[in-house]
Amino acid sequence: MAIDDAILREVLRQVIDPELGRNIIDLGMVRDLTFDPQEERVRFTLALTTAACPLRHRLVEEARAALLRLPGIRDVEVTLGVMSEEERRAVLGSGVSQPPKLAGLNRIRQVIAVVSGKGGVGKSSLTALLAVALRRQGQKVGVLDADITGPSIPKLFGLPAGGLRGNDLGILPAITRTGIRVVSANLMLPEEDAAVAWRGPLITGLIQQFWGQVLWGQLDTLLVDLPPGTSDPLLTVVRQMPLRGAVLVTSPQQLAALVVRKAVNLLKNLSVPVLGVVENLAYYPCPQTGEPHEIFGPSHAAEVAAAAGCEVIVRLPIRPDLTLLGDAGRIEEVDLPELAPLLAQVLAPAPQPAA
Ligand SMILES: Nc1ncnc2c1ncn2[C@@H]1O[C@H](COP(=O)(O)OP(=O)(O)OP(=O)(O)O)[C@@H](O)[C@H]1O
Repeated sequence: MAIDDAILREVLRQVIDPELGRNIIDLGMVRDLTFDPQEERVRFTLALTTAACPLRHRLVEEARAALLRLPGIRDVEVTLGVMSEEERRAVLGSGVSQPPKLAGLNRIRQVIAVVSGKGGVGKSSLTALLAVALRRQGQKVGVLDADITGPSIPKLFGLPAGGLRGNDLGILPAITRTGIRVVSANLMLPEEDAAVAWRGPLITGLIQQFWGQVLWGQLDTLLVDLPPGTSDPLLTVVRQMPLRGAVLVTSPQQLAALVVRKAVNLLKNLSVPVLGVVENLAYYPCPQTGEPHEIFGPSHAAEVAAAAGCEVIVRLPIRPDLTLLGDAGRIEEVDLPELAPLLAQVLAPAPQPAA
């Protein structure tokens, strides 16, 4: 059997990217495919969606093994490459993972992730408050609560457990009083405090489901509240969604700054732009004099921002009314003028990717 380009491509179609659910030929990942009959050697470049793709070794090994099974091939040389931003968006951002029936109905203009290194710094509150502020500006807003291990978004909005419905097109998000669309694992549980032990792959699977099977409709902004600590959920978001960038939330505690720096490195490795650093619980304004007291210690936000190559965009004070309204499911009543610079950043048109 003479080995030609068509045969090589057919064989490489057996190699499936498990996250995207499509083969590497159809995904346009195979470039410069050549066969040298003298040396019986195949060479090609595998263009990854992101340089840090954790599946790269697996994809290379599967491609190599598939080709070596063909009689007449003795060697396979794979060079790793990275797709251009435009190609990456075409592959990941076009809703590849969305079933065709949803692809035409869901139009999501931008996705922004809210990330912290450490839990408890107020990431979910910030996500909810940003959603509320965007909604007040007339935006159509969705919140994908990917913090599956501690999903507090529904509680902040007063949405009851078991509040998700579906139809034959997909899962319908819960709608808050002001019209924000919310999807969260907590909305799928029979009771708000039901204990769930989520293993890593299940978390990734659920995020994929929230992206691929939810009937979001038309959204200006989808905010993704990411769980602290692990890289897999962020990686899933980066690979599946048209992510514009991330907002980094930290607090003055040294440990929070230390851990958030790990998140900075991860975002850098995945080429996710950081839109800004938000320091929450930054100070407590004295009710009598307004003088700021740094209750949790001096700020480390500038160091975090320098590492991320961006600005400290917002410093949020400790506001006891925020806890009270959040606990009562009335976060939509909070007005935080301090969020204005972050709001402006999110509302600004996304910069065009470099050609
Ligand atoms: N600026 C603030 N002033 C007062 N209380 C706040 C502030 N920010 C957050 N809180 C309160 O701190 C608690 C933790 O906040 P939140 O759940 O948003 O944190 P988180 O980082 O998302 O935590 P986790 O990662 O554990 O979900 C909540 O009770 C919230 O109301």
